[in-house]
Amino acid sequence: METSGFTKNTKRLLIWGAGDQGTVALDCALAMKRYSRIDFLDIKEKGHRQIPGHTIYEEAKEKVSELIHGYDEVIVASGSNYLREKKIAQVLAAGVPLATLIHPTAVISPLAHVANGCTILAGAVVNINAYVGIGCIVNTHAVIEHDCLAEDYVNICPQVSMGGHAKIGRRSFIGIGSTILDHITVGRESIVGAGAVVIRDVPDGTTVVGVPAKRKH
Ligand SMILES: CC(=O)SCCNC(=O)CCNC(=O)[C@H](O)C(C)(C)COP(=O)(O)OP(=O)(O)OC[C@H]1O[C@@H](n2cnc3c(N)ncnc32)[C@H](O)[C@@H]1OP(=O)(O)O
Repeated sequence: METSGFTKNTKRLLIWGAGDQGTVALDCALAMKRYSRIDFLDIKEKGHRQIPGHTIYEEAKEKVSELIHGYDEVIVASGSNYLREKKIAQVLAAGVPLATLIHPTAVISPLAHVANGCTILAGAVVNINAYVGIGCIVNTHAVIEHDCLAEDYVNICPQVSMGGHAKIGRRSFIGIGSTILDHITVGRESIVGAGAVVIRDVPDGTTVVGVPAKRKH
C-alpha cells in the first residue's frame, strides 16, 4: 500500500473539485488528521458554494499548474471517471504528488495495494492481495474481497460487495449496493446498475441491471 509517508498534520492538501465528491473528500481528509491546510479548486460556475474554513480557488486553465504547486498533495475529487483521469494526468504532468485518502475506519490489508489518487471512504474493506488502481473511489462500506482487481479510475459506490478474485475494468462504474460474485469480471468502461447482482462476466462498455444482472436495453 502506498501512503506516501505518514506525517501528522503538516501537509497542505488541494482538493480539485468542490462538489459532492469534494466535500466527501474533505471529510475523509479531516478524519485522517494529516493535513494542516485543505483548500479547493473548482470552476467558477460552481463556485458559489461556500465551505467555511477552506478557500475555493477558481479553476482557470492557465493558473492550475501554478496553484497546485502551492500544495504538498492533490486529490482529484470528481465522480466522473473520465474527468478524474484527465485531471490526474494534469497533476502528474505538473509533478505534484497525488494524495491517497483513506478514512481511518477503512480496513486495508497490509498485503493489499492501493495506488495513488484513490479515495477510500468510511468502513470500506480492501482485503488481502486486492489491487486498487490509480484514482479509484471506494465508497462508504464497499467491500473489495481478497485477490480482487479494480483497474485505474474505477468508481465503486457505497455498499458494493466484490467476491474474491472479482475484477473491474478501467473507468467502470459500480452502482450503489450491487454485488459482483467471486471470479467474475466486469469489463472496461462498463456500468453496473444500483442493486444489481452480477453473476456472469460483463463485456467492455456494457450496462447491466437487475438480479441477476442483465444487459440494459
Ligand atoms: C454516494 C453516492 O450517491 S454514489 C452514487 C450512487 N448512485 C448509483 O449507484 C446510481 C446507479 N445508476 C443506476 O442504477 C442507473 O439507473 C443506470 C446507470 C443503471 C441506468 O440509468 P439510465 O440509463 O438513466 O436508465 P433509466 O433510468 O432511463 O432506466 C432505463 C430502464 O432501466 C431500468 N433500470 C435503471 N436502473 C436500474 C437498476 N439499478 N436496477 C434495475 N433496473 C434499472 C429502468 O427501470 C428502466 O426500465 P424500463 O425501460 O423497463 O422502464
